[in-house]
Amino acid sequence: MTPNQMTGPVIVTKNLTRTFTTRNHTVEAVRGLDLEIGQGELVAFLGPNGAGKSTTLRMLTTLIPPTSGTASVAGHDVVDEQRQVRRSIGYVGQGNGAGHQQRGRDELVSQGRAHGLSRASARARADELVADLDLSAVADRTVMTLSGGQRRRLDIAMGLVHTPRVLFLDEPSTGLDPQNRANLQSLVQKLHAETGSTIVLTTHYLEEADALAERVIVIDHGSVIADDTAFSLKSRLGDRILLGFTDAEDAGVAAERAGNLAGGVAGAVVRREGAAVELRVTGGHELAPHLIHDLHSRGVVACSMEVSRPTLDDVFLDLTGRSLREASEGAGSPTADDSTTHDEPNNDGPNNNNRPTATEETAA
Ligand SMILES: Nc1ncnc2c1ncn2[C@@H]1O[C@H](COP(=O)(O)OP(=O)(O)OP(=O)(O)O)[C@@H](O)[C@H]1O
Repeated sequence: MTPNQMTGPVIVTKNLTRTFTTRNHTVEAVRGLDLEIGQGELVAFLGPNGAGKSTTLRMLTTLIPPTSGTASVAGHDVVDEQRQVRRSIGYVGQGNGAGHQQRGRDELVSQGRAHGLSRASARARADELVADLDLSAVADRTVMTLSGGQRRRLDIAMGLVHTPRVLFLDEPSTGLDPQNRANLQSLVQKLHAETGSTIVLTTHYLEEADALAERVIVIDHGSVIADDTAFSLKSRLGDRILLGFTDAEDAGVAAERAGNLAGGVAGAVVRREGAAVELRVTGGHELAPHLIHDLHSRGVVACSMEVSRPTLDDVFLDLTGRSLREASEGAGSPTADDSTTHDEPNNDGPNNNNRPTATEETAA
């Protein structure tokens, strides 16, 4: 932890709200957000398309005003002190900000000049960023010839030219292939570790939020529905044991035995649907072999078994009844009307990644 991280919050929002009124309807994009983000935190806003992540970022970066409520960044109000806020932040939006006909290095120098650096300082800063963001091999090519991943890195370099206290990244890895996404994530972590600056990014990639952020703020329908480390969010759910049987009778026995065996563990939940049984329990890896053995001794044999640690998708599913993966993949253009629930019964048995719906659910 750097000394910077010890100081008070660098971002504070109070009842921050933004509505959009179009011809046909009003969209409550962000609803009463109360947040405090400390200096030096690496935070991900995670949520499906249309959840309100970008709108929040756009308010924090002074691009749009709140409808009501307040927000301050680096101690400055986002409405009354826009200039001071802008000086303190770097913002990398979803679009590509760099001019396509210019060389990457020249773009960085121009950006530095625009932020008031002398020509020599702007050049030195551009060289530093080119090295830091692994752009040495391509910095002297025109931007239009760069790959998606290289452009994204250049965008981030542009956002860092003036050494901001807070860097906002709006879906930094959208559109990148897995390799480039992984590279970008390591780079963001490296930057964070080396500079100690606050980084706030939005993403709908579960793995990205999980791997990258120290703190995950889950947003749905414009509100914060969870805010913790990825580890803590997942730990609350316990492991998942999914068992499949050839008939519902066996599944009934298994549900009962699972309930008995997990009975002493706080928060354990058993669900049965048809011939599938799901047990959510802390320490599921240890319990699973005992359960199989117990069932075997009663002549009940599972035809499939899967034991998994919870993911952030499980967290989202638990909080909303929807899968974040489906909510994000299923959504097209982000409108408020896109927010459908995906809670149809799942009859695909235990090998399906969705949990059985709660046709029979008991606390163990
Ligand atoms: N300028 C606008 N006019 C009308 N509605 C808007 C506008 N900008 C955003 N919205 C609506 O506000 C809601 C939140 O949008 P926002 O872009 O903040 O979501 P998001 O979580 O960032 O989604 P994505 O992951 O797709 O970027 C959506 O319903 C969106 O359609």
